Amino acid sequence: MRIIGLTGGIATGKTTVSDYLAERYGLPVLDADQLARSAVELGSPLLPAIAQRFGADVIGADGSLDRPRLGEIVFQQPAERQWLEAQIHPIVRAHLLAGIAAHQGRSNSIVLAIPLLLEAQMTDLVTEIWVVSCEPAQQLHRLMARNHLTVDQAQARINSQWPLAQKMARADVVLHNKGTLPELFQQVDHAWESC
Ligand SMILES: CC(C)(COP(=O)(O)OP(=O)(O)OC[C@H]1O[C@@H](n2cnc3c(N)ncnc32)[C@H](O)[C@@H]1O)[C@@H](O)C(=O)NCCC(=O)NCCS
Ligand SMILES: Nc1ncnc2c1ncn2[C@@H]1O[C@H](COP(=O)(O)OP(=O)(O)OP(=O)(O)O)[C@@H](O)[C@H]1O
Repeated sequence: MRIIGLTGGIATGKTTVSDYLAERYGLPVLDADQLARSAVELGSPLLPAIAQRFGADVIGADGSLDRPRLGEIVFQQPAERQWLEAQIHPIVRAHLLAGIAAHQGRSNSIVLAIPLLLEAQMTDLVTEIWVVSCEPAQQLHRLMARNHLTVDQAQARINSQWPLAQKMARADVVLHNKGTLPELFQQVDHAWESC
């Protein structure tokens, strides 16, 4: 089975590409961000452990995780981010493995959208690596606009990941998302048809 590991920098366009692959080619997509969110949703056993570690401030009035608040902490404090990753990544990995197994024999190809594919050493799960990149200024502006972050908050998130150049060096396919969406989708078509 062809297992595309779709990664890139934060806000470079991974979801835009995975949505397109799903709609245009009918590919199943497993999204690590969604799995990570499920791991800490209301009622999960991890939530009390997170509250104990970071304080009651990270829990909202309805008892669910205040994600922006926790983000403010962990993207400023690498040791705290590493603690959180150590709790969540094994769960994400187990769900990805189960998802792959569920599609074996039913699909020829599958997309795993994993922002930290390289940082979290999940490349053994995939058969090829696609990296979505864009210009640093575009990445900063897209992230600030989408998440309503200041320059410093957005830059802290970007700095929590490998530099884009380092990711591109490990890629089988690089998708340069610095132009229009049709220009991006043309590159996706080419990558899908030529690999
Ligand atoms: C800190 C949290 C609560 C902030 O939540 P928030 O809703 O603001 O962001 P969201 O989860 O939608 O992530 C948005 C993007 O941030 C980047 N990101 C998320 N976690 C990390 C991290 N640990 N290191 C670097 N970048 C990260 C990714 O590019 C991701 O696509 C959340 O990101 C989290 O729980 N992170 C740890 C789990 C993790 O590593 N997730 C990545 C997928 S495995
Ligand atoms: N070519 C483009 N032109 C204009 N806006 C774009 C383009 N590509 C993506 N965007 C926008 O940039 C933002 C980030 O894109 P997207 O959500 O696909 O990134 P991502 O890599 O999945 O982000 P994250 O790492 O946070 O999950 C979105 O608001 C999206 O609509």
